[in-house]
Amino acid sequence: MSKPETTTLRGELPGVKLAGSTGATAEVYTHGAHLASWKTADGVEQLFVSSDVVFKPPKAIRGGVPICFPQFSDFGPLGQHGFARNETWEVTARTPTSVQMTLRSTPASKEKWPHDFVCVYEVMLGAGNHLKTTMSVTNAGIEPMTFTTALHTYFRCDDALAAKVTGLKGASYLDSLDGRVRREEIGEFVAFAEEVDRIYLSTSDALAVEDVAGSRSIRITKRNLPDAVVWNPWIEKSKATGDLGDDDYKKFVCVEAAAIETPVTLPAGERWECEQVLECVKHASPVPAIDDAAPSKVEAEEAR
Ligand SMILES: O=P(O)(O)OC[C@H]1O[C@@H](O)[C@H](O)[C@@H](O)[C@@H]1O
Repeated sequence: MSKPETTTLRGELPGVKLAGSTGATAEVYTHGAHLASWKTADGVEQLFVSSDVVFKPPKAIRGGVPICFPQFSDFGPLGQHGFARNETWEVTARTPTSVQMTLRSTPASKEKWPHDFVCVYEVMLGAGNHLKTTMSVTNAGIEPMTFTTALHTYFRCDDALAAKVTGLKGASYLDSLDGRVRREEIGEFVAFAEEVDRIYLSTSDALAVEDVAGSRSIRITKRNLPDAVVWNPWIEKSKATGDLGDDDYKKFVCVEAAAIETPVTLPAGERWECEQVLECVKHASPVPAIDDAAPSKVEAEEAR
């Protein structure tokens, strides 16, 4: 069977462009199986890619959906977020509206992480303004394996200072800006008026990014990814991050469906799967106000 074709995306790196009958499109690079663009039928880009993005493998692309595997952040001995986002994946199947990419362990990967694995990632343009991604991990070895993982999604916002992440009320979180101390989310939503870097634990599987300024919501439905990381680098970290524009903190919010608190332990020969479905909902008028009495942070206006 001939290998599915790839094209050069953005004149930079090989990948696959998906196109739905409604006009929706998506682009997935073979580098990192990195989903870096999802445009809904109205042509609106839903994902953020840095204005200073560097397409220079093995460096991970800044934005879109980096795959954190087999380790989230520093929850293990590997480099930050593991190595899946730094490797070239093989296009193993595709249709006009979907692509499957596969990453297999190699002698080089086993130097870093001594396991035989097969990781299969699929991106599917759905009907309407839906996009579904699934990821499976098969333990191809004879010993159990343990990993943490996250779909590190950068959601584009017209104005992150007015954005809200909903669905986390009552969830505990580890505050990565304060020694990962455990706190409880008391707000109806998470707002952004400073750097935010939190690992929410065992959350609802229905979250949303309310891009109030853009009169749109992106609904996130996750499966088998119990946790969710919420991150915005804010001003200083945007300036300090070479492949982020100084003002890029205003243009995205990361909500990362993840399995972190309870690492996945996979017996030999077993297969694990997770899923994330995104749906963009456009509002005729600004997003309905949520009870403003309960923001977990000072009003964004004070940060202007
Ligand atoms: O720069 P990287 O390796 O892509 O990581 C970006 C961010 O990823 C987030 O998931 C982490 O919680 C942050 O602490 C980190 O800064």
